[in-house]
This record gives sequence, structure tokens and C-alpha cells, in this order.
Amino acid sequence: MEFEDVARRGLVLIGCGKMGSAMLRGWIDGGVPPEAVWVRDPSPAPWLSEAGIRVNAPLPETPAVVLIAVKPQMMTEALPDLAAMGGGATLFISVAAGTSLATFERHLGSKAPIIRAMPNTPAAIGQGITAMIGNDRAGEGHLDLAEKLLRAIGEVVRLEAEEQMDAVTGLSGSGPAYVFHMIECMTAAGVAQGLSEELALELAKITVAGAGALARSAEESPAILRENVTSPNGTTQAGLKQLMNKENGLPPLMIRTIGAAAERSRELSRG
Ligand SMILES: NC(=O)C1=CN([C@@H]2O[C@H](COP(=O)(O)OP(=O)(O)OC[C@H]3O[C@@H](n4cnc5c(N)ncnc54)[C@H](OP(=O)(O)O)[C@@H]3O)[C@@H](O)[C@H]2O)C=CC1
Ligand SMILES: O=C(O)[C@@H]1CCC=N1
Repeated sequence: MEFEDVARRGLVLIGCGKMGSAMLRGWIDGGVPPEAVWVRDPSPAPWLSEAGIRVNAPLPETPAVVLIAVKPQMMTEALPDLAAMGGGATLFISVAAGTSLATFERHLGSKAPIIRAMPNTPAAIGQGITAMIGNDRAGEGHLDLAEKLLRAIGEVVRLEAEEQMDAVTGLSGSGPAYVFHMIECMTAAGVAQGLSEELALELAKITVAGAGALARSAEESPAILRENVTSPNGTTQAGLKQLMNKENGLPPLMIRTIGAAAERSRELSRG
């Protein structure tokens, strides 16, 4: 079993909403025993107790890992009584957008190893991607443990500087929402062209999923894959002329979209 220390000393999850529960399911499927998990959440889902997880019970003194998955705005309420675990033996992992390592150090003390991670919701089906970076106290062993835990929900990349986290949040953290909206827009456009809603949605979903899977597995770049779809003077060329318009097409819109999300991440970290 990969998570012996976690199984022995325990894993505490602070906030078990959409992201926390997606990660927890991945860990349980990946071999973390439910009886080694403590969840703290004001409105816990019934499956947690049913699975044998300890819910809103007294926490162990020095768990192996504490995962913090509350909204950034709830942090000042959630952190104070975790300070007792900040002696160095417990690894803290936070997935909160815009909450800096320095903020955690203020609450948890300067000895605590802390890793900031930014996952995304495809984690719920093991197909997320998480970027992570640690504070000075987070050594190679801590980063390896965090990476092993995060691999249970998809790919993991390590960042070189904490500043990169704002752009990562704007791109891959928020990114699934952009893609879901693209599906919504493609569906509406199909309906506008005379398709039923049901058929248009099916076509849009499977097209986005298939193109994503192809982009991931193919050796060719997305640009080449795009060209492979585009026959000279054909239908795709006509569509792309609109979509790729440098003035009012997707390129400037995507710059604005990811820019606004990254800026909000910066704003959150300023408090
Ligand atoms: N959703 C996403 O796509 C992503 C989210 N994140 C980050 O993950 C974090 C959680 O987001 P998400 O899962 O979407 O949010 P949710 O609201 O779904 O989950 C947060 C959970 O924390 C609970 N909670 C509130 N206060 C406390 C507290 N003091 N102690 C313990 N639990 C508490 C909430 O309960 P209640 O609802 O009753 O208040 C809720 O169940 C955020 O910081 C976000 O930035 C990161 C990457 C992607
Ligand atoms: O919207 C948010 O703030 C969070 C962070 C990334 C995805 N959801």
C-alpha cells in the first residue's frame, strides 16, 4: 500500500464540498482506508459516515496530512484551531484559490510544511490536473507524498514559483467551466441551425470529449490536429474564420477570460 503513514497517522479533510469530496473519493479508491480519514464540514454528505469515515469527530493530534478545501473566504474561520498541528510533523495541503503560502504560515506557524495545490473538477473521474508548490519547510519527501496523493485524482505538475499559481488557477483550475460553457454554446448554435436540443447536446458533448482525448493522446500538436479537420475552402475553414478572428474571435476572448480569472486569484491573495 502506497499510503502506510497516512493510514497509520490519519488524514484530515477540512471542507468536504465539491473539490474535497472528489479528492477523498480518489484516495479511498486509491487505497487510503476510510477509518484513517477525519472530515470536518458543517454539512457533511451521508456517504462519508456510511463509508466509515469519522465526521466532525475530535481530530488526531498529529495526522500525517491535513487537506484544506474550504472557500478562501472561510479560511480565517477554518484555520485557527489547526495551529496546534503546525509543529512540523503534519503536512498541510491547501487547494484554495488565492490563499498564499504566507497566509498559511501566519496561521500555522513557520515550522509547518505547507503545499499549495490547484486541482480541477475532472478530479471526480480521476482525470484532473493539479499544479503544486511547497513552502521552504516542504522537503522532497513532503512533495513526493503530496504528489502521490494528488496522482489519485489525475496528473500532477510542480511549479517553480508561487506567482505561477494565479495563471494556473485561471487556466486549468477554472478551465473546466470554460469548456462546459463551450459545450453549452455549441449546443445552442446547433439548435439555432435546426437540431433538437437533445441531439445538439449529444453532438457537442461527444465532440468536445473526443477532441480532448485526441489532443491528449496524439503526437501531433493541437494546431496540426485542427489543420487535419480543415479542408481547403470547406466547412471548417468557414467556421474557423469566425472563431479565430484576432479582433473579435476566441483568441482575444480567451486572453480576457483567463486574464480575469488570474487577476481575481491575485485579488483574493491580497485579501
Ligand atoms: N470547485 C472547483 O472547481 C475548484 C475549487 N478549488 C478550491 O477548493 C476549495 C473548495 O471549493 P469547492 O469544493 O468548490 O467549494 P464547496 O463550497 O463545494 O466546498 C467547501 C466546503 O467547506 C465547508 N466549510 C465551510 N466552512 C467550513 C469550516 N469552517 N470548516 C470546515 N468546512 C467548512 C462548506 O460547507 P457549507 O457549504 O455548509 O458552507 C463546504 O462543504 C476552494 O478554496 C476553491 O478555491 C480549487 C480548484 C478547483
Ligand atoms: O472559482 C473558483 O474560485 C475556484 C478556483 C478554481 C476553480 N474554482
